[in-house]
Amino acid sequence: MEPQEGRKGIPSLLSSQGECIATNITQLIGWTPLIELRNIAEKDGIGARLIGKIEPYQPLSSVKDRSALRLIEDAEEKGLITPGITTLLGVTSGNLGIGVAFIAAQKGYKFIALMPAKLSLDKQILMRYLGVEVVLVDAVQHGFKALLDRVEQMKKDVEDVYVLDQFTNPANPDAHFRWTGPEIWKDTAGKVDIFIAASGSGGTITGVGRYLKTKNPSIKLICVEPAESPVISDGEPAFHNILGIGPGFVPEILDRSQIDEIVTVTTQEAMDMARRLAREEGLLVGISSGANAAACLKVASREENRGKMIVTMFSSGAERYLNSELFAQVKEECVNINMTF
Ligand SMILES: Cc1ncc(COP(=O)(O)O)c(C=O)c1O
Repeated sequence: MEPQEGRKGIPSLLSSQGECIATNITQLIGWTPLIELRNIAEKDGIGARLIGKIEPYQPLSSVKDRSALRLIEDAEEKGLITPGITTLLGVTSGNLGIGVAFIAAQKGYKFIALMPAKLSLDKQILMRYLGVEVVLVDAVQHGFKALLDRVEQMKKDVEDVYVLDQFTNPANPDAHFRWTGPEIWKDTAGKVDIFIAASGSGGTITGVGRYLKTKNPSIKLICVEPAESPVISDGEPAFHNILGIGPGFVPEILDRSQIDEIVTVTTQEAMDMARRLAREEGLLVGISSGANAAACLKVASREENRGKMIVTMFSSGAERYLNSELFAQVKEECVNINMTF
């Protein structure tokens, strides 16, 4: 089925006559709902409209399901990979890996994920559960280059291997140009004034930004990056804990030319805001979603943005971070809870 522009995923199933049954999980990748943050806006006296796109509604709960699908489909369309023969290989902080993992499982590809060690236990657990071979590389000590060196080594060692490179492959932003951007345009009825998104691979901000600017060139595009590692703002890379964004280098596919402004957010601000989203809006979203919402509040508080519609991404669900610092305090409380009789 050829997806309608901006209506891949559940709506395209609903539009068919009779049965509404997906025949494979990849058909459910696509459309996610928008939500307005009315409680936070009211509490903080914000005059702009704050809207989040809830990517936890994807089959495996993150924005990267879209990129994973497009990276795999693009290679299939070019005749570069074959189920049952090709081994897919990818560098991932986790969410892309989980996206590739379920699509690979459904389509019949073997998948090896190269991950920076000590970053995310939750994602490692999920990938192994999905049948992925997870290879951990000490990227903290040896830098991102260690991961790339390992890819080169594995290309020699593994037969029929195909590298899914989210940082260089235009299929990654294309997922957002085809699907995420049109969804935002349609679901805001073209009223979006400012789009704000954190950059990991740069796929989301590049693809959505490119699409929205074709529709309305005056839409402002704001990129979010970790304050501790502001490399897109020409600063130095350093450790931060906003998982999924700020890899410490500027990705090849990130189109800086269309970005109007960069806003930095600290790990602390991102986590505090993720917790606010949970407790004040009932939204269980991850750390980068907190970073995006924190950036929205900074931008929304400017007088010139009164009455504007600001759209951002809630890129993943909070349950993916149960073993991270985001939940550390609550986890401690749960472990030490006293029984009452
Ligand atoms: C949780 C999370 N947020 C944001 C992003 C950034 O998305 P992109 O890679 O499209 O820049 C990622 C990417 O992996 C992510 O995992």
